[in-house]
Amino acid sequence: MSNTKENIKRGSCPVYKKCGGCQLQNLTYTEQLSFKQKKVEKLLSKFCKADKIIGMNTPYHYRNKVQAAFRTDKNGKIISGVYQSGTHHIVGIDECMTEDVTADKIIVAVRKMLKSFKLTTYDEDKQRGFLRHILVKRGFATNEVMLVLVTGTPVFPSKNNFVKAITKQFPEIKTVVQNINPYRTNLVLGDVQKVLYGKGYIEDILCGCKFRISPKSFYQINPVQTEVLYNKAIEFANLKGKETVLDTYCGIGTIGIVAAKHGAGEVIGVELNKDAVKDAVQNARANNLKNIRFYQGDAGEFMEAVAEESEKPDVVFMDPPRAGSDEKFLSSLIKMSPKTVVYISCNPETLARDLAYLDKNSTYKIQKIQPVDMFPHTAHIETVVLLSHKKADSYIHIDVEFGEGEGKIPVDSIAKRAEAYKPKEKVTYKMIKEYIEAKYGFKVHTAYIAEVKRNLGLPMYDAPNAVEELKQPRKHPTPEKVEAIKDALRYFAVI
Ligand SMILES: C[S@@+](CC[C@H](N)C(=O)[O-])C[C@H]1O[C@@H](n2cnc3c(N)ncnc32)[C@H](O)[C@@H]1O
Repeated sequence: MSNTKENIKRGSCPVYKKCGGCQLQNLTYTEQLSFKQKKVEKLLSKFCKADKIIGMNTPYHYRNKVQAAFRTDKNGKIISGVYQSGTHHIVGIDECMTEDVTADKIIVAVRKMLKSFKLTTYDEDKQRGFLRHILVKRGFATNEVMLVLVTGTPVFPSKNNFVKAITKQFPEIKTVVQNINPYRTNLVLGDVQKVLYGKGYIEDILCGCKFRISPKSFYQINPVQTEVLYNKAIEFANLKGKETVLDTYCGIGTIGIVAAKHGAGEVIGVELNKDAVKDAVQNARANNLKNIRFYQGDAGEFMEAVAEESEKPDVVFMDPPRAGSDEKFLSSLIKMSPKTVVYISCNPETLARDLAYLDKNSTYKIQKIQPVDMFPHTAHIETVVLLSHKKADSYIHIDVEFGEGEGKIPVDSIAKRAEAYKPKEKVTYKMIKEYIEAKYGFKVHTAYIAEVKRNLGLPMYDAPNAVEELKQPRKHPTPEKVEAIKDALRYFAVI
């Protein structure tokens, strides 16, 4: 254990108790890690022994996304900081040991600028005023900063001068966005936003891949530990090349893109948030990946539809939000039965619930559990779990003599019976593609197969917001490809 980890003085933050964000600050970092290890063991050791939690060498200022709420006190002083947990009372904070230092400085600078620009803070009770929150995101690898000003009203007096002043002071700010949130809500961001400066997004690099980050899309908040986490997830997936991989709850496509770089044959991502899906599409392009597609929608519904299609991916990554997954997702996962499932979780309680479901209802066995400390000083715990199918516990040995005569089984009748009992093969997109490539020497895209199946009126899942519809006009298969696909469907007795 390094000295740095030991050097944290218990409760050394002056607002530790009021803020409530760092629930474990009364413990040294070593004690925090041991607390988290024990919690994971308590919840998950019934499935498999957990490996030792991977902590940070320097567990400070790791947060690349920082939010601050604003208000004016009764003396007219402007305060910025965080909501005291469970209340709407703001605890004033200028710097925080978990937050990025530049982000904290930008928030203080904006607060100081407000009066000279005659800008007010938003009053939630009266629903009047201007600035509600600030959101700052920084790409640690690129040093690109995004500043989002969340305002109660769309009118932003002297906005050009304001933007000029803040970007002069912090040249690393590459984009400034105004997000308008006039609602009585606990959500920080509203629906409408305007780009005031730059492109409206920043870029960062993780595991050697480039990622675009928008104001609303999810991006892991501790990039140092995210690399550790993703490397573990990829190690668990044990990709040998050519596998079909599903990246579910994919955010901006990070895990799928890293998997594609590690040789996955085809990657399909699904995510609910529209902005994140748009980012994911751009991210695949920016990393020159052609074998990756994204769908926007509910992961459970997507899985159900894919399972109905008898598709069988080799690996499924699942990284749901804190609430965990749902029965629709898990039962479809069992139905499609991929060889490997890698479950990444930010909540060991819902993880335990979902693993119990899989343990009870499937042949999956939890093979590895690896906690990673993504959120030092807080009680949050990230865990990555490897599941694969159980091996048979025991075998029955039977001696059978084949041939003619008493007590022997005629070979012909066995072959006939075996044929009758042979389960009908599930026809997957992969099989159709392989058949066409072997016979015709060209490849066909999954979307083309889907289109031909749809035109033939075959039951199938057609994602309503497929990525193709988001950015580019959908291309159609040539007549030659249509015929090849129909031939394959006939060959596999689908039509
Ligand atoms: C913990 S994040 C993981 C994102 C990504 N895998 C990563 O590492 O950055 C969970 C993601 O699930 C998305 N999400 C939440 N509910 C969903 C649902 N029902 N179906 C699909 N995605 C969902 C969120 O928008 C978020 O991007």
